[in-house]
Parts: sequence; C-alpha cells; structure tokens
Amino acid sequence: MQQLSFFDGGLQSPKLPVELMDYRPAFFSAEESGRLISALKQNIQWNQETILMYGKLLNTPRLTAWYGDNSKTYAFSGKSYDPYPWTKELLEIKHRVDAAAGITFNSVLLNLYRNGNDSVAWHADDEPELGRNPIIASVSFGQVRRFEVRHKADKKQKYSVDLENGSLLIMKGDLQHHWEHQVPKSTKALGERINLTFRVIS
Ligand SMILES: O=C(O)CCC(=O)C(=O)O
Ligand SMILES: [Fe+2]
Repeated sequence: MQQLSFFDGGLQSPKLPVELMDYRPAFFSAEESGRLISALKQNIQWNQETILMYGKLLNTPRLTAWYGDNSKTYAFSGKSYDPYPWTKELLEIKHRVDAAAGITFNSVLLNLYRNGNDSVAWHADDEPELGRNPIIASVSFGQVRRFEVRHKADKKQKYSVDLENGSLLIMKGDLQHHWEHQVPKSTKALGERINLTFRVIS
C-alpha cells in the first residue's frame, strides 16, 4: 500500500525511495499491536532524559528507554547508556523484526510519545557505534504520527510517511548519512504512541 501524505507546504510527499525506506503497514496485526503496546507501557522502565540547550537543562519531549544485549553501551547527545536486559515482549518483537530485516539486532531504543506535544527533532542516527549506512528497523504502536525525512544538503528534497499502528519502517542505505528525520509536534489532541528502533551496535 503506497501512502501519499501532505507535507507542511501542502505538497504531496513523493513515493518513498525504496533504497532508503521500506515501509510495511500492518506488520503486526491490530490484536498483536494492542497487546504489545499495553505490555510495553507497563513493563518498560521509561526514563525522562534531559538535554542541555543554550545553558538550560530541558526535559526531552518524550520518554525513552534503552534495552539490549548486555555490554552494548551506547553513547549519544554527550551521554552514555547501559541497556536494560531484553524483556519477553521485546524479544517477541525483535524475533519478528530480525526475520523481516535478515539481521540479528542487539539493541533497541524505545520512545514513548505521550501526546501531540511530544516529538523528536531533526537528527540522524549516525553515532559511530552504528557504523556506516546502518540498517535500523522502526516499529510503531498506537497513535499514527508523521515521520519526515529531508536531505541534509538540499532541504527541499523531502519525504513523509504516516507511521501507523503495527507498522515496520526499515531505514537503510545512506539515510543516516545524507538525510535527517523528525517526528514533529502536532497541535491536535493525539493519543499515545510507542516507537522502537532496533539497531546493531558494534
Ligand atoms: O519515533 C520515531 O518514529 C522515530 C524515532 C527516532 O528517530 C529515534 O529514536 O532515533
Ligand atoms: Fe532517529
């Protein structure tokens, strides 16, 4: 199913380039997604991280958690994270995603977007531990949110896709090198969404 959506300027997003993004809606059924989002809300140790911006300590606009094989420490935004050990639900999701991507992921970053005011700002997942052109598998449960991608050097080149409940988005190629992505805030009253990005940390 190809998704056409409207980008900020009212332009239709062009078809996602398959060499960068492979979008699979309904990768998990509605029943599985409902069960998994409740389990993740309850069993994950959600943290409120902070970031230093212009000399002020601000709360990250979402809750996060880092899980994975032990010994896979991950550093980003000037902090380093030791993962919590895999839970039953995370392993269930990981096994499905591993099979679809043909990769054995060793860690996952979880984001809980509580409402439309939660977001993730423009960034690329280009930390050195991920290596050049990493494959990152992004699973979404709950509220549909807009995922936007733009080229770093030519910001007019952009794409967007609405990440639906139970969907899988495989990010690959040079997406983390030449492009950046965000999940913008929305002024609409939005419900909760959990996103999981499975990664291989060296
Ligand atoms: O929530 C999303 O869809 C994207 C999250 C993301 O980009 C990240 O955790 O690096
Ligand atoms: Fe990201």
